[in-house]
Amino acid sequence: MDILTTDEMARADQLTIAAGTPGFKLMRAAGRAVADVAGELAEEGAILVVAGRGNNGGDGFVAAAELAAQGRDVSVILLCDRATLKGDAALAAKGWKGEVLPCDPSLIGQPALIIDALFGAGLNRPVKGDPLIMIDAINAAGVPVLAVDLPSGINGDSGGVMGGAIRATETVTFFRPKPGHLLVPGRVHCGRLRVIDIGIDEDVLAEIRPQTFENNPDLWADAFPVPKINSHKFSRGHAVIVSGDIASTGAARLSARAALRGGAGLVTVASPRDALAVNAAALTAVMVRPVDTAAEFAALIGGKVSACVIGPGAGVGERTRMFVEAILAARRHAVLDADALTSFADAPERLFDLIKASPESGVVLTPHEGEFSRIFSKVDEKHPAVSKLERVRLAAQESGAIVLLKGPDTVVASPDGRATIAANAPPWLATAGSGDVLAGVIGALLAQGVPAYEAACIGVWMHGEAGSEAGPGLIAEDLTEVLPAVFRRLYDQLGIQY
Ligand SMILES: NC(=O)C1=CN([C@@H]2O[C@H](COP(=O)(O)OP(=O)(O)OC[C@H]3O[C@@H](n4cnc5c(N)ncnc54)[C@H](OP(=O)(O)O)[C@@H]3O)[C@@H](O)[C@H]2O)[C@@H](O)CC1
Ligand SMILES: [K+]
Repeated sequence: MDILTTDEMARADQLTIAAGTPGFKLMRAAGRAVADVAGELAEEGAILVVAGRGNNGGDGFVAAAELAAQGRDVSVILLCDRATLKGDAALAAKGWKGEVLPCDPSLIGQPALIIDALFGAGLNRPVKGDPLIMIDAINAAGVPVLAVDLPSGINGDSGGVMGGAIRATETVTFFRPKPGHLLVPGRVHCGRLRVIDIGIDEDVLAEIRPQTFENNPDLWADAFPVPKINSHKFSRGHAVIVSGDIASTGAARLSARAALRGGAGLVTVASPRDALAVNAAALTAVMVRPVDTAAEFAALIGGKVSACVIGPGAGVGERTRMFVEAILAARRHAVLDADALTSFADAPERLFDLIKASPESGVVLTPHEGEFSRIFSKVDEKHPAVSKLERVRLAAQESGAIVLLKGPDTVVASPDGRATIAANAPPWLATAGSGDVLAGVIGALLAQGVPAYEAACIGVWMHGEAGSEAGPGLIAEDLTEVLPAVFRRLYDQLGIQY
């Protein structure tokens, strides 16, 4: 599904209004939808609406009037003087015939539900003073909270907490999700998210041309590689995974197994001779080749090799740097992870120049936060206050690669501006070796000819699904073993016969 920034959402509103739908009609639809959800969340008992001075508060007034018309016990607290309300919010407040209570936290009490309509998309600075006291008091009340559009205090574009923010049980947003609903901590503050149609025509998207998407199969189903009846192991691609020295071989083996499970026809571990016995003893379907020098490595990948994965356990230093350079010189599809990135921390431009020299190669960088800060320190220096989404977009432009920044809200971005946010990763996916498996799955997809942006997105999604499939207590080894179940569910979802 498309994700709209708050500016893009405002544009969707404007285009809809310009096409003849009054803004107040949208507000009425929004407020009524909020009232419906409130009725579901609290089938009986008192409902308190806490409204701010803008249109978010206007939605709250519409919901209050609607719930009162249904015979519910409703009260309204307003952050400002009623007489100062303007525009649609003033119109909405006129529809509320009851009393308006002042902004006093002691009036919150213990209702069955609080509707948070303090701030939505119009939040433009950190919350302090009375609104912050109110937010803290709502959080402390210990009753379910339904947030209108955004939990108040959450930045709709970054998901960041601006001074303080409501922790909602559920959030109702309109037309399309915003980045702040999926990026943490915003996602955590939202609780369950519902996206509701308020009468905005989907045609506006053709004009807005959103560039951000939730990472799910709708987005990349067409690029998903399905083996044909006449496929053979060579046509499914050959992935090479670089092993570290004898003390750190496990990470590469995890990646290699993931690459095989991920659908690569052949997988070879390029192993230093001192680690050959260890790697060979621990691998069966995955092949092992002795490789010590850059020349040996170049000779190996100069053959029928479609993708390389380097980084997991590879070691930081000259050997890894030279192998990365060999991969890029040979124009192989590549996943550069972990140590492969840190090895260029002192000279990231060198890496980016090599990547940009072969834009058709399809290179995916898969840093975690620490690795990202090391290699993209310039992006962080130049743009200190941007969201995770924008940081990754800038990093993709800077490097010329597909950049994937891991986390509970993994972002994948392309230099052409497209980006996805994933929301399917369970918390127990954050475990040792988990990233090695992700690198291997993406390597398998690249080996099968999937374009790099789609390969990264599919890999992230499958990795998240594997985490849910394995469940709490998972270790990285479990992820590769549940991949067949993830494939089966995806095949079912996409209507692929097997
Ligand atoms: N557009 C449409 O057609 C539709 C919009 N809809 C709804 O409108 C919502 C957006 O409404 P909005 O733009 O009026 O802003 P909103 O979030 O209510 O904020 C209000 C004002 O608060 C202020 N303020 C900001 N930060 C502050 C702070 N930290 N501390 C104190 N004050 C602060 C700031 O005013 P300022 O003080 O800067 O003059 C700001 O303007 C959207 O989320 C959705 O719910 C739906 O009805 C569907 C149709
Ligand atoms: K709100």
